Amino acid sequence: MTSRGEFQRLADLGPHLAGSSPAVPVGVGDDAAVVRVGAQDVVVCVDVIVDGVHFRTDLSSPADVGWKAVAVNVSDLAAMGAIPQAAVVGLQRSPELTEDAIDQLYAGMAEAGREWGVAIVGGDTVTAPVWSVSLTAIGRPAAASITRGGARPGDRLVLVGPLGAAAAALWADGEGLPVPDDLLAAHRRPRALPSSGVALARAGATAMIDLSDGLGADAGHVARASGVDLRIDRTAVMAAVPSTVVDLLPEDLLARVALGGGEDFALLAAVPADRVDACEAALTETAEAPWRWIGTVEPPADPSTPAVWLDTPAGPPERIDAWGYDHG
Ligand SMILES: Nc1ncnc2c1ncn2[C@@H]1O[C@H](COP(=O)(O)OP(=O)(O)OP(=O)(O)O)[C@@H](O)[C@H]1O
Ligand SMILES: Cc1ncc(C[n+]2csc(CCOP(=O)(O)O)c2C)c(N)n1
Ligand SMILES: [Mg+2]
Repeated sequence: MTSRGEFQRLADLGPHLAGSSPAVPVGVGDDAAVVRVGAQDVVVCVDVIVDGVHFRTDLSSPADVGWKAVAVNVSDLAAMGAIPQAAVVGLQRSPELTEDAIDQLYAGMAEAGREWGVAIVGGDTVTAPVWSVSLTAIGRPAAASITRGGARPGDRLVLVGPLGAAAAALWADGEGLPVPDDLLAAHRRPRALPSSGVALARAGATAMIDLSDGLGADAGHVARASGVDLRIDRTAVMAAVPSTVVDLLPEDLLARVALGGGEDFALLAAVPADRVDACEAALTETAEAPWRWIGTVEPPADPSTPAVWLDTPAGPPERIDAWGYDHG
């Protein structure tokens, strides 16, 4: 069976889905949708995590899976500049999932919920051949909701959070190497950055995305939604890769894994020149994760194909908007 790929499929499904309108300030196509409920905007997103696709039971405990289900959704809310609030859980229960494992799964969700202010307010349980958890989260905008489409030429690009740790853990495991603890922790219990997302929204960032597929591919979503090219400085961005990852990976794989492996749950935002000082001050005060300026927004070299370029100290820039995970 041939597959269109997840991004083409979504484009094809467009006619069946809601775009933006007064009742839906942000429709399909962003990290979360924004829906007007009475006089209030509500931000909503869902993520499904599946045994064998997003986690393996030999690497993650049920509590880790519960934590991750919350973290990946909080990360999408963060990317909109929204404050997380509550979630409902879809539990697809397979025969391997014992009662004790279900207790642990919910303990992990509750732990992450306490960390980021997400109340688990309900859900649904069904039987399934493979176990998975789907979490639908809602939040409220802290300021104007930040979409992927607001980047403009002249903006600077800020990256909040480290890159490559979760992907390096899976790479090491696949190679049969011992997986360093900090990398395993990044895979098992990713850290979402909601305070940073809110800080950037309040300080005037104009576009934002969380990095779930990989910096290259996710920056590509911003480039296409905004109709711009993004230019990323290799030296600046590689400073966001922890030394454990740099020490572990062969040099020829390092950039590809760190910038295209995915599941970083870092934030990438575009900031207009006159908001740079405010964003720096807000991120410094929030102190949730290290941050750095990694590039700039430019007019598209080819307006029909907005692109992401990695500038290297020697040699021509490399196009990296295909560097990322695709479910096919
Ligand atoms: N099966 C689907 N039906 C309708 N809309 C979908 C479906 N899958 C994805 N979307 C929408 O497509 C957009 C991109 O989805 P995607 O899952 O790639 O989001 P993301 O934030 O880039 O990644 P992640 O899943 O890691 O959060 C979102 O607006 C999402 O709501
Ligand atoms: C067992 C196992 N194999 C591979 C991976 C890597 N992985 C799975 S989904 C994904 C992208 C984000 O997913 P989504 O787009 O669904 O949010 C990545 C990088 C993993 N975590 N566990
Ligand atoms: Mg996202």
